[in-house]
Amino acid sequence: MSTETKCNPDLVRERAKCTFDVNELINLFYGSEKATKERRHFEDAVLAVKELKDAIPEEYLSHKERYENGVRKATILRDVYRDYKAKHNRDPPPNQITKAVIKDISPFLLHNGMFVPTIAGQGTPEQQAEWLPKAESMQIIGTYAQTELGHGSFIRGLETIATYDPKTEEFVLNNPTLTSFKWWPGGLGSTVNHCVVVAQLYINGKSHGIHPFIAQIRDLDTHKPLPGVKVGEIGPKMGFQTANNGFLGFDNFRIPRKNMLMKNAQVLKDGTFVKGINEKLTYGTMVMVRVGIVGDCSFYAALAATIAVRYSAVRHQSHIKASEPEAQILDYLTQQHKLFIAVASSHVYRNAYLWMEKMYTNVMKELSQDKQDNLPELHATACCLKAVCSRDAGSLVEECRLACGGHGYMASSNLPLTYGVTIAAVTYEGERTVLLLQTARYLMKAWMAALKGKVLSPSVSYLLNSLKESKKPWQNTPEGIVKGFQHVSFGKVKAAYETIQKYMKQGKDYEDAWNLASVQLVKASEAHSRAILCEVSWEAVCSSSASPNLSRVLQQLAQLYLTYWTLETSGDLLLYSNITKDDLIILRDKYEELLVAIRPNAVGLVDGFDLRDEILNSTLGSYDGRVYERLMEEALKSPLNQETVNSSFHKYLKPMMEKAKL
Ligand SMILES: CCCCCCCCCCCCC/C=C/C(=O)SCCNC(=O)CCNC(=O)[C@H](O)C(C)(C)COP(=O)(O)OP(=O)(O)OC[C@H]1O[C@@H](n2cnc3c(N)ncnc32)[C@H](O)[C@@H]1OP(=O)(O)O
Ligand SMILES: Cc1cc2nc3c(=O)[nH]c(=O)nc-3n(C[C@H](O)[C@H](O)[C@H](O)COP(=O)(O)OP(=O)(O)OC[C@H]3O[C@@H](n4cnc5c(N)ncnc54)[C@H](O)[C@@H]3O)c2cc1C
Repeated sequence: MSTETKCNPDLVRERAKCTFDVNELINLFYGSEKATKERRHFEDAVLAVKELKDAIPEEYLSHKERYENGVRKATILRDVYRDYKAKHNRDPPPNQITKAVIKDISPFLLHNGMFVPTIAGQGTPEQQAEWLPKAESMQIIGTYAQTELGHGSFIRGLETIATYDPKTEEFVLNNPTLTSFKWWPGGLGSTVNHCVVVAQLYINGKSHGIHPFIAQIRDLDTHKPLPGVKVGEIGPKMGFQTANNGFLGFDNFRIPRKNMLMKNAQVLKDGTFVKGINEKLTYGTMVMVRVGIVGDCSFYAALAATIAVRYSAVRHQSHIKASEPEAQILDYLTQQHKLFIAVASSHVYRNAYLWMEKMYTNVMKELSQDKQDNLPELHATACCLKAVCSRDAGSLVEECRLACGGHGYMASSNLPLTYGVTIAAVTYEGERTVLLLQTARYLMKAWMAALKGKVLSPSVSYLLNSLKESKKPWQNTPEGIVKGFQHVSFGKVKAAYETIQKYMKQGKDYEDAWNLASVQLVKASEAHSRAILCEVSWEAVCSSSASPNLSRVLQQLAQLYLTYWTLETSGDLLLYSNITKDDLIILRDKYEELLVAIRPNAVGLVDGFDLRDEILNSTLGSYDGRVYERLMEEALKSPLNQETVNSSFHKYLKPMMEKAKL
């Protein structure tokens, strides 16, 4: 980073204070020195493409122009990926450079993120051989069309119908009602020509549940919708403006039998339905993406924290001591309280993602050997971690934005867009409450098994330990806090279970009792997630290969996360663990000490996320800290500043002022 000399002097001083090797942190965060080198090399290659640079900020483009610019850049980016693969004989390393190019969301996100994985995960080897090469090389472009106007969460309630016609060996797709129209799929609006359509299968008038089908919806040459297809874009949203979300309806639209993805269940030529070993395997792509979202949360927390911490080091406002110059706002403990939890959480989500990824890979391997025992644990864990990390990450991004004062409200800070994109993950790929209730089902089963003294899966085995350890005194150590969160989860799971029992004893059936207990059930799932996040992240830090200097700082961050959440949820801990008021006072003091201890390394820590200026895309967060210069430079790009007098003066303002004189 040779720009050091041009840097804002505050940032230069901050970097000089850092007590650890930032490059070591970068290599640890991204896996290895080799991984860092490869990622940077690929990012360089992308950024070297001049055509990928925007002439003016996207905010000044119309909705249509923004989309068209997004498609333009997505196709060029795709070429860079292809060339890299051809040259190196492997995919580019994991990277976030798409953010530097497509500032919002790529219209190809669903193609790469769900269309291709669904063919790979749900297709037979023959189906994979037919579609994967075309999809991976972009001869066809697809999306994942599941959600409808009327149903998103309850997918068994989807209304799109696929009726098998054995005479022609085809499925006939129909959307009989307005509510049955697909609504939301990314890229559907104007980009894709294929999609995976999730529809209710009917054979001889009998329903066989929902299944994925591949449908070509647009002509490959003209891009016109095929006869029987009604397709369009759903309009502007809070974010995702370039994702090109769309709607879709079929009217007696025929697809060949082979277009039902048949790895799990099959329809034979004569219309015989062959059930899969587990109908929930059809939901596999969603599980994969939920795991990926935990990793995305780490990225968005890191991005917002980098912007807000660097800005807070450069920004001076008011005095801590009247006799001293105006303070860097990063020196206010309240500011550290707002920001350091975002830095710490990014590491926590990263470790949780790596842990979940391992669990996912193991279960996929087991499923390939027809072993399903660990699928419920994977589903339950992916659901609650996705739900909790996305909501927390959204709140952290917003807190970082607010921590930048007025400038955080500027689009050029990139914090408003980042919030719009991050918070969407609370809803997509399974709405938060709905997913937490899925985990709660699993927790209730685990609790019943615990009561019977059965062996529990690893992620819930603490329920058994907590049952035995409920009398042990509280320990104010990281390990003690992890145990404390497990006790809270234990207490909430038990309370939710007993509430269901109470309602059932009053004569309610299980479903009504479940609904009446559901606020508690959601809270139990949240507590379970927090216990996992605390345990996994603390273990990761303790077993890391970092040098003593770096290890000390990473432990401080992990302890900050543990202590922050102890204080945030002190009521729960007082209710369900053996923590005392005195312990909480000690932890409150410890929390303040941690903020002070982390303060000198704050800039080093966000440098350690290694997010380039192009990825940050922020006037407030660049490496050199030229905040005020950039704010002005960006403001001057406004089309309103390209003319001295705007025509509205002559059209409206002047006549108004003249009328006022009369
Ligand atoms: C690693 C790299 C990844 C890359 C990641 C980046 C990619 C980026 C892509 C980003 C894409 C963003 C755009 C967004 C796309 C979308 O949003 S696509 C649409 C997503 N939609 C949803 O998520 C819908 C949510 N709803 C559901 O998932 C289900 O309907 C439900 C809530 C789970 C309920 O299903 P239902 O059929 O009603 O089941 P139940 O009766 O409640 O339960 C039955 C039992 O089945 C178990 N189960 C449910 N789901 C699964 C599953 N996926 N796997 C395994 N098991 C499952 C459930 O636990 C029940 O079990 P029992 O308790 O034992 O009965
Ligand atoms: C940016 C974005 C991109 C998307 N991309 C895609 C895509 O590419 N493809 C696709 O198919 N879909 C996509 N979706 C749709 C998304 O998956 C759904 O919006 C999501 O699954 C939530 O479903 P819903 O909208 O039906 O919400 P609803 O289920 O209607 O939720 C509304 C409220 O009802 C509550 N609720 C619903 N059911 C229950 C229950 N059983 N118990 C308690 N409370 C309940 C919820 O908690 C929530 O508070 C996208 C959505 C967004 C926002």
